Amino acid sequence: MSAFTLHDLEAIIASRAAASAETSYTKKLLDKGAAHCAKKMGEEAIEVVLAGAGETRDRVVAEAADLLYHLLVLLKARDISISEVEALLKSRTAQSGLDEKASRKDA
Ligand SMILES: N=c1c2ncn([C@@H]3O[C@H](COP(=O)(O)OP(=O)(O)OP(=O)(O)O)[C@@H](O)[C@H]3O)c2ncn1[C@@H]1O[C@H](COP(=O)(O)O)[C@@H](O)[C@H]1O
Repeated sequence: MSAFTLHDLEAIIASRAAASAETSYTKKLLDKGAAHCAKKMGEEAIEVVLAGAGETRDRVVAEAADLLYHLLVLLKARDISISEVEALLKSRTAQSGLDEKASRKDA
C-alpha cells in the first residue's frame, strides 16, 4: 500500500475549496469561515481526549483521523500550509522540549 500523507489530504482539501457545498463537506465547512472550522476542530479534539482516556484503540485511531482532517481544514481556512507547521516543528528539533518550554516563558 502506498503511503498516504497529510500532504495528500491537504491537496484533497484544497481541491474541494473549489467544489460545491452541496457535494463537499469540506467546502461546506470552509464556506462557514475559520471560526466555524476552529469550533469543529475543538469538538473533534474533545472526542480524541475522551477516546484517548478510556475508549478502544480503534476509537482513538478514528477520532485522531477526524481531528487531523479538521485541523487541515482549519489551516486551509487560515491560509496556512502543513509545510509551514512542519518547518516550525523541524526548527524545534534543534533543542529539547524542556528548553523550548523555558524559552516560551522568557518570551
Ligand atoms: N478525512 C475526511 C474526514 N474525516 C472526518 N470527516 C467528516 O467530519 C465529520 C465529523 O464528525 P461529526 O460527528 O462532527 O460530524 P457531523 O455531526 O456530521 O458534522 P456537522 O454536521 O456538525 O458539521 C463527519 O461528517 C465526517 O465524515 C471527513 N470528511 C472528509 N474527509 C476527507 O475529505 C475528502 C473530501 O470530502 P468532501 O469535501 O466531502 O468531498 C474525503 O474524500 C476524505 O478524504
